Amino acid sequence: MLMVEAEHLVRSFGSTPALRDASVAVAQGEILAVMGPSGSGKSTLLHCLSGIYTPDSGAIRYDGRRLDTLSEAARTTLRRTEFGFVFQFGQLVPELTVADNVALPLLLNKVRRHDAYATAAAWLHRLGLGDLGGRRTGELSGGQAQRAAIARALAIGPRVLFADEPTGSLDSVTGEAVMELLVGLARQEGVAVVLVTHDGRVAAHADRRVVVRDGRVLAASEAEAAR
Ligand SMILES: Nc1ncnc2c1ncn2[C@@H]1O[C@H](COP(=O)(O)OP(=O)(O)OP(=O)(O)O)[C@@H](O)[C@H]1O
Repeated sequence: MLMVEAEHLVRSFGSTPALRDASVAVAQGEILAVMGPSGSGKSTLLHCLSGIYTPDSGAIRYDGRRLDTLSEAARTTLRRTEFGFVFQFGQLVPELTVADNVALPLLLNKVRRHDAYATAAAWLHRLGLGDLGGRRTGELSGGQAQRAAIARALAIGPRVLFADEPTGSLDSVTGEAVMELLVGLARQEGVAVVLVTHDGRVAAHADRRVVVRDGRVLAASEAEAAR
């Protein structure tokens, strides 16, 4: 079953075209790697698929329903309840503890405090951070912070996880460990994952690879043949 499907997306910033005719889909439980050169439109595509940006034209469907025509408020609710996000620099709130950070999206979703912290603790335990819930996030290593960011993204039980260079700030050994963890969790939870990366070793973890070039999406094999 397709979780997110984009057809013929066009999106410009002023006179700069970022997406020219981009079509891509990710199925339930599938890990899709999105590769491509700098400035080719990967982040814009990710932002469109996750409802942060609306395209100038084209259509995006989430779970069979149009996403791009929803109101901003409805898209925000959808992002909060159905989508998880992991970025290059975990983007944890530094003033808060690790447990606070993981519980935060649940609290925003009106989960009761006790339950939110119990869920956060369970995820931290699952990611090997069970002892670190009381720490400030600034005290974590890069790999620990990324695992905490993954815990936070998955704590709400998302159906789609959007990851933009999730290992970009990590050394290769730590990055590999974080990827294995992320992929394992995606498999266990049946989450669809859209993973933007420059790194072929990271993309090797995916089920399918596409390349964004000049605002269009090619299958990795097509991109190779066009070289
Ligand atoms: N908010 C914005 N305002 C203006 N131009 C933008 C904006 N976001 C993206 N662009 C432009 O759109 C094009 C595609 O950018 P995008 O960030 O999607 O590429 P990318 O493949 O993610 O690049 P990178 O790998 O460097 O992150 C680029 O020319 C970029 O300069």
